[in-house]
Formats: sequence, structure tokens, C-alpha cells
Amino acid sequence: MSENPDLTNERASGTFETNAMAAVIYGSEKFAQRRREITEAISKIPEFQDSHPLVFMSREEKISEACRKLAVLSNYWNSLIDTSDEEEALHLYREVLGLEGHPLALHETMFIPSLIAQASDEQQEKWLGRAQRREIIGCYAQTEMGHGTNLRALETTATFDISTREFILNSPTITSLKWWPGALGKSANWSIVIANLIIKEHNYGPHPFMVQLRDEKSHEPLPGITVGDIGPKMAFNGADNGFLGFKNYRIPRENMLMRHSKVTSDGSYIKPPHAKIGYSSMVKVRSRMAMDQGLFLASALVIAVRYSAVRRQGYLEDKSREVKVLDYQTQQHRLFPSIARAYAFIFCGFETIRLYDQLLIDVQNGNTSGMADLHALTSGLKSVVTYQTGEGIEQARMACGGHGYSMASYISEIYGVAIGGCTYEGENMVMLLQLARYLVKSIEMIQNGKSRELGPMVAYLAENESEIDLNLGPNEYLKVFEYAARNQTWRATEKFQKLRNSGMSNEEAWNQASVELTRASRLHTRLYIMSTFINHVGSIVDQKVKGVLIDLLNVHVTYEVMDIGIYVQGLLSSNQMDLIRNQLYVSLETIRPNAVSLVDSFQISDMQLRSVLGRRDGNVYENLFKWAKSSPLNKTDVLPSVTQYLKPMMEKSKL
Ligand SMILES: CCCCCCCCCCCCCCCCCCCCC/C=C/C(=O)SCCNC(=O)CCNC(=O)[C@H](O)C(C)(C)COP(=O)(O)OP(=O)(O)OC[C@H]1O[C@@H](n2cnc3c(N)ncnc32)[C@H](O)[C@@H]1OP(=O)(O)O
Ligand SMILES: Cc1cc2nc3c(=O)[nH]c(=O)nc-3n(C[C@H](O)[C@H](O)[C@H](O)COP(=O)(O)OP(=O)(O)OC[C@H]3O[C@@H](n4cnc5c(N)ncnc54)[C@H](O)[C@@H]3O)c2cc1C
Repeated sequence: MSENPDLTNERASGTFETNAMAAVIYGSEKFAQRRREITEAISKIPEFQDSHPLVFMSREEKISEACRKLAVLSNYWNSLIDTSDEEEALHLYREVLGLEGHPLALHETMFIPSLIAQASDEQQEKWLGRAQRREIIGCYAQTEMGHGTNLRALETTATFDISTREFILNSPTITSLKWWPGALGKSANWSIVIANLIIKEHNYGPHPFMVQLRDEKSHEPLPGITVGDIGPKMAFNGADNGFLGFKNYRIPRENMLMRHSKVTSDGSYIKPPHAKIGYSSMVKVRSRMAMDQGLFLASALVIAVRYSAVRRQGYLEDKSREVKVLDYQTQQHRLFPSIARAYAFIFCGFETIRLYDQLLIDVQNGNTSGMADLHALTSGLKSVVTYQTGEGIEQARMACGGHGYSMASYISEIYGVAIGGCTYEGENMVMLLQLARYLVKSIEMIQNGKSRELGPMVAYLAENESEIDLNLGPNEYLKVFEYAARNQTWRATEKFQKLRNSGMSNEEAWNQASVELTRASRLHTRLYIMSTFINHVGSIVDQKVKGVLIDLLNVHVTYEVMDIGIYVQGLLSSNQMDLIRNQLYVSLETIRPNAVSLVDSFQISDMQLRSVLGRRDGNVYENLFKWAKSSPLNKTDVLPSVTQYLKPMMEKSKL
């Protein structure tokens, strides 16, 4: 069937090449091209297609379907991608497995990265190759039923037995059961387990251990291990998140990951070079989350924008034909600022991935000085992008009206997966408060006359801006954001200090200032996102692409400043706010002809999108009908439930 002419016209009105834009989104022409080649190659392999729509499958069927595809994938890895390239591998996973989770997700995202960052050279020699060849499947078991956030309160113990040179693992209470780890329930046979290291009755706190859970031949749990699936979740139902308990389960001393902390055979403990070095796997995932969430948001927007260009409802001036709903200003206001955010998140993602890779090298060379900065940055960023992505996806769903609520749109699945990110890798409020600690320390440095020692990301806290000329473009908007973030950070810090100075304990003063502190963290992070967006656009060479991204940046800066209006009341007059509001409306109109091309540029395939509404060809209605007809409920005209219950009820009512 040919393309819906409404989408053809939209594509014709675009002022730039989508391939050129994809090269900017994905960091290079080479990688954008590789993505297209991988997608093309996969589309020719029938075994990678869903056996039937995932949304009609039970959880067991989803997991089985994911495993089937993983097994097929293992025959194609080397021919489809450069296996040393993480981005190519992730693209392949996204295309084939989609976003509902699968039994190798944690193996790739946390198990292998933990071995790389935490295992000694000898340990890597023993396990890393096996893991990379997928001879074993691993997971990352840290969270317990009773504690996820407060790692210092984890209860699982690993007690060193000097006589046998083994660790004895125990789960002393119900709440100490590991709870949540992906792939633990049914798939993984090994795990990195975070447990309290105990030597001669002294607790050295949580440390990582390499633990075999299941027999490598029979896949049965080993004696001393209780393991299973935690049941269905809001989303991620292609993954078997699990529980795990230990009863006097022994592992050799060599199974504690000993790149940084060490226990010698006589039971001596050697401290790591930085107390939080064991948290690196979390920082790794957090550093990728801006990119991943940007792509979740992008997926929902591809669906909503394409659909809005084929959905016609109501009239503007021309009463002879209904308009595309994308022409309504309210629809544009709902969707276009999110397009800008998706671009901005992806650009930030590249930056934080690069920073993590550099930090990993530095730490391996004994330099841990960058850890605090990256922890603070990624803590704030994961919190802001997950929250705003959730907001943006939900708006995209509503922008699709009734059909958005159908699973045919697939938006609810994207939403469920994306907002998991508000919780995993550190609950958002908690992570905002981690960043706040860093911001408060920065203010204290200024108060102590050490402004010159501030890092570049917080140097603005020591500046002073009281007047803004808003005709000068994005950099002036950045100044507005700096003003808001600086003011809020000072106000929150002063509130905390005042409470503390009044005699309150440090902890209670912190608690009572914490809402204000989280607000400071959000503003600081949004400032970082905006400045990364501005810098990125400044570096683009292709003039057509750059022109459209400047238009998109204008949507971003005006929308973001309007959104934080309450924090800039002391800086901007109501006339200036009106001016910004009008600039936003103008920028929505400016971006309108490029809206479809901007979302096409994400180059997310139909196979990955799984959305009837978001199809590239725009043939929504005929496929919606086809999709509904494929519902298992439509296999027969009369359901047994009707014969068994409703018919007798109706007959009885007739009497
Ligand atoms: C063929 C090849 C294939 C290749 C494939 C490629 C794959 C590559 C991988 C890519 C990854 C992709 C990602 C995709 C994701 C999609 C799937 C995701 C599935 C979901 C998985 C989820 C997993 C989990 O959730 S795991 C569990 C996570 N748990 C948490 O995050 C717990 C949160 N809590 C904490 O982190 C801590 O407890 C904390 C930080 C809140 C408090 O810790 P504390 O010890 O109590 O410390 P505190 O007293 O508060 O602070 C003291 C001091 O320490 C500083 N600090 C804390 N943390 C760090 C750190 N990490 N680094 C540096 N410093 C740190 C803190 O700032 C304090 O400092 P001061 O203020 O100076 O005292
Ligand atoms: C989809 C998914 C996948 C996951 N995968 C894994 C995995 O593979 N491995 C693994 O180990 N874990 C995994 N987890 C667990 C996850 O990391 C934790 O659920 C997460 O870190 C939050 O911890 P919690 O559940 O203890 O929340 P809680 O800390 O109990 O949060 C409850 C509330 O308390 C608040 N709160 C808690 N502490 C503070 C504080 N100090 N200050 C202010 N407010 C506070 C929070 O903000 C929140 O509002 C996964 C979770 C999900 C949802």
C-alpha cells in the first residue's frame, strides 16, 4: 500500500535531509549509517519478527518470545554488528527485542560492566570472556525487599571464614531477600550480589561478590539458594525480575570482586581508593539514562506527530476539509517542546556517556577525583530526564485522543517502561538530594571565599545577574536559567543553614529544607540540559540542519523559561514574560513544517515502534481495523463466558 498523502506532503515540506539530521542525533554520519544498515539487515530475517503482536501475549509468552529471539540473535551477532561497539549492540537489541525487557538486559547493562569495573585482572580472565560469549547469564542483585535506597542498611551478609577461606552468604530476615533484580527470577545462572562484608565480626559495609546461583547444566538452583520470579509489573514484563535468598551458601574468597577492595587469605581487609567506588555500575547506567530516556520520548513523539499529521478533526478557516490535528496550536504546544527535549536529552546522553568512559579509565589508573562530579551530574540528570520523559510521553498519548489509549498506539507500554526509570538506579527524590549535597557544598565554598575552586558546572553560583536583555537569543535565556538556579540554590542552602544554626540537628534541618533543595537540583540540571543543547547546536556544520535546530532551540528556551516563571519573577517583568510567551508561539509555527521530518530523523523503525498509529506509511485506519480483528477475543463470535454466564443471566431476567 502506498504512503498516506498527508505524510508525503509533510515530508515534502521539510527543509533538511533527515539522514543529515540523524547524523547529528547519533553523533556521526558513520554510526547513523550503521544503524540504518543494521535495521535493513534485520528486516530481512523473518525469525526476528514478532510471532504475533506482543500486546496480545501473556507474560510467559513474552518471556519465551524474548528468549527465542535471543537464541536467534546469537547466530547473527558477528555478522550484524561490530561486537566491540556498545552503541551498535544496543541498537541491535532495541530493534530485535524492543523495550519490554528481556533476560539478557541486566547481563549487558550491569553484570558485564560490573566485572569490567570491579573485577581484578585475574577475575576478568576467569569470568569476563565467559560472560561476553554468553556461556553464562548474569544479573545484578543489590536491592532487597526492605531496602533499595539506603544501601548501608542492606541485610545480606558475606561472612569470611578464615579456616576455609570462604565467604558464607546469608539472608537473615524476610526483608533481606534480594528483590527486583532483572533476569534473576528464571534466567540468570550467575549474579553480582551486593552483601555486607563481615570479617571477625566487623562489618565493612556492602561489597560486590560473584555468585553462582544455578547449576550450569540443569539450571536448577544450587543448594542453599532460594530463587524465583517476583510477578507481573507495570511494564518490563518480558523480563523476569526476581527474588533471592541465601542459607549458609559458601563461595571461595576469590569470588569477592577485588579490583579495588580486597580481603587477603589471612582475613586482612584492604580499603578501596574511594569509599563509593563499589557504586560504579549504578553510575554507568545513570550516565546512559539521558540517552535511553531521550529515545523513549522520541519513540512516543514519532507516533504522536505522525498520527497528528494524518488525523483530521474539526475546521479552521477552510470549511471544505477538516484540518490535521497537528495544525492546532494546542497540539503543537503539547508536542513540540517535547521534541526539543528529546533532542536535548540525547545530546546530554552523549556527553555523560563520554564522561563515564573517561572516568572509568581515570579510576583504573588510580585517579578517583572525578567521581563526585559525575555522581552529582548523573544523579540530577537521571531524575529530571525520567520525570520529563514521563510527562512528555503521557502528553503524546493524550494528543492521540481515544486511539492513544488503545494498546494499538503502544504509547502506554513506552510510558510504563520509561517511568520505571524514575525509580530504578536510585529513586528520583533521593538522587535529587544527592545532587543537592553537592550544590550546598559549592555554596559553602563561596561563603568561605573559595569561589575560584568551583568546577565549571557550578561557577555560575558565584556570579550575579540582575538585568537581562531578551533580544539576544538562547544565551540570554541561559542567563535567565542561571539566575533561577542560583537564586533557588542560595535560598535552599540558606534555609538549611538557618535551621541548623537554630539548634536543629543536621539531619532534621536537611529534611525540613529538602523540598527546596530538590527544586534547586532540578533547576541546576535543567540549566545543564539547556547549555548542552546550545553548545551542541553551535557545533553543527550542515547549515540546513543547524537552521532547524536553532528553531527547535528557540522552542526549547522559550518553553523552559515560561515553565519556570515563578522562579524568575524578580528578574523578568510581566512585559518580558509576555514577550517570551509570544516568541514561543511564533517558534511553534516556525517548527510546524519540519515537525514530521524532525521525528522521522530519529529513524526508529516500525519494527521497533510496534505502533499502528505511528506507522511510517501513515496508513493508520485500515491497519487499526486489521489489528483489532487479530485480537484473541475475535477468534470466535460467541465467547464461552457469554454462553456460561451472560446468557443464563439474561434468560433468568426474562422470567
Ligand atoms: C555484544 C556486546 C553487547 C554490548 C551491550 C552494551 C550494553 C552496555 C550497557 C549500557 C547500559 C544501558 C542502560 C539501559 C537501561 C535500560 C535497562 C535498565 C533496567 C533497570 C536496571 C535497574 C537496576 C537497578 O536499579 S540496580 C539498583 C540501583 N540502586 C540504587 O541506585 C540505590 C540508590 N542509592 C544509592 O545510590 C546510595 O545509597 C546513595 C547514593 C543514595 C547514598 O549512599 P550512601 O552510601 O548512604 O552515601 P551518603 O552518605 O548519602 O553519601 C556519602 C558521600 O558519598 C557520595 N557518593 C554517593 N554515591 C556516590 C558515587 N556513586 N560516586 C561518588 N560519590 C558518591 C555522596 O555524594 C556523599 O558525598 P559527600 O556529600 O561529599 O559526603
Ligand atoms: C523496573 C525495575 C528494575 C529494577 N532492577 C533492579 C536490578 O536489576 N537490580 C537491583 O538490585 N534493583 C533493581 N531495582 C530496584 C530499584 O533499584 C529500587 O527499587 C530503587 O533503587 C528504589 O529503592 P526502593 O525500592 O527501596 O524505594 P524506597 O527508598 O523505599 O522509596 C519509597 C519512597 O521513599 C522515599 N525516600 C527513601 N529514602 C529517602 C531519603 N533518604 N530522603 C527522602 N526520601 C526518601 C523515596 O523518595 C520514595 O518516595 C529495579 C526496580 C525497578 C522498578
